[in-house]
Amino acid sequence: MTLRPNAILEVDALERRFDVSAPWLNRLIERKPRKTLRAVDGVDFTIQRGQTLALVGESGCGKSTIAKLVTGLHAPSGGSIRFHGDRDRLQMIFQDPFASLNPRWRVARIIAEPLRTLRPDTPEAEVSTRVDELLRTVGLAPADGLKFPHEFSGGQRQRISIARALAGEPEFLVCDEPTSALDVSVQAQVLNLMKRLQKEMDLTYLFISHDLSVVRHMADVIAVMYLGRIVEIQPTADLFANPLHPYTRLLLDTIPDLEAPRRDRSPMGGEVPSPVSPPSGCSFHPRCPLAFERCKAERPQRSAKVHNRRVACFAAEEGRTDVQ
Ligand SMILES: Nc1ncnc2c1ncn2[C@@H]1O[C@H](COP(=O)(O)OP(=O)(O)OP(=O)(O)O)[C@@H](O)[C@H]1O
Repeated sequence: MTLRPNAILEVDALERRFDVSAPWLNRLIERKPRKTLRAVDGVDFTIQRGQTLALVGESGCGKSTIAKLVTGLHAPSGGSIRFHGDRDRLQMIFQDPFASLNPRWRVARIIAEPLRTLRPDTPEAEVSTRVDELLRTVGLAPADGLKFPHEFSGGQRQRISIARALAGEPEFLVCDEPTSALDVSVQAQVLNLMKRLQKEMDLTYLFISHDLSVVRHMADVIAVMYLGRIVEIQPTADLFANPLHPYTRLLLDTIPDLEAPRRDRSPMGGEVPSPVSPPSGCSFHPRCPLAFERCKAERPQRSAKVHNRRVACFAAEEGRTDVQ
C-alpha cells in the first residue's frame, strides 16, 4: 500500500475476531468445538486529512468494532492501523450522549475534563473561559454550563458531547452513529454543526452510520460494509450516481426520499447471516438478486488498484445487472 502524502489514517487488512465459545466445561460435556466470530474480516481504507470517511451497513456488520479498533479500545487480531497524527488528539463521539455524559456532573465540568487532562497546569480562569467559548461554539450558552445533562434535550446533549470532544483539541474524531438517537430535524442541525466545525477546525472524521441518507451530505468517501467486510468503497457522489455492488443498491433503495426515484426498487430481503458461520463464497450471495454459481463457491476479492474506489462483486466485475 502506498501512502498518500495527506493520509491521516491508513487501515490495512484489518481483522478482529472474538472468541464466542461456550464456557470450557460446557464444551467438554457437550463436545462442542470453539467458536470464532469474525467481526472485522480484512478491511482496508484510507482517510485524508480534513475529510470524512463514512462506514455504512446494517447492524452487526462490524462498524463499531472498527471504531473501537481505531480508537484503541480493541486490539486488532490481524492487519494494521497507521495513524499519522497525534494519538492524544483523537476523540470519539458516541450514539447515546446521555449514556456517555456523567449525570452527576455539571456540564461545565464535563466539558472541562479533557482540557484538564490535556493541560493539567491550565489556570481555572482560563479553563472556565475556554468552556464558555466551547459552549458558544456548539450553539449553547455559557449559563448552560451550570446545568446537569438531564436538563437538556437529546440534540443539546449531543452538542455537549461535541463540546467535550473539542475540548481535547482533536484533529481526528471517530463519530459512532452520532445522530441516530435524534429526531430527523434535530439530526440535520447536529450534522450541520459537525460540518461547520470540520471546516473551521480542519477536523477529520471517521463517521459511522447505518443510514446512507445521513452520510450523503457528510462524507467525502463512503465504505459500505457487509458481514465484517467492505463490499464497496467510492467517493460519495460516485456511489450515489453509480452504485456498483448489489448490496449498495439495495441500501439505496431503502432510502425513501431520494430525489430521483429508482425504477428498479426492490425491498431488502432476508436476514444478515451470522458472522460465526458466514455463507460460503460471497457472504452476500443468499440475499443477492444477481448471485450465480461462482458467488456461492468463490469469495470476491478487493478488486481495486485504486484507493478508496473499489467493489468486491463478481457481477459488478463482469458488468452484469440482470436479475437471475
Ligand atoms: N466484545 C464482543 N464479543 C463478541 N462479539 C462481539 C463483540 N463486539 C462485537 N461483537 C460482534 O461483532 C459483530 C460486529 O459488531 P459491531 O457492533 O461492530 O457491529 P455494528 O455494525 O456496529 O452494529 P451496531 O450498529 O448494531 O452496533 C456482531 O456480530 C457483534 O455481535
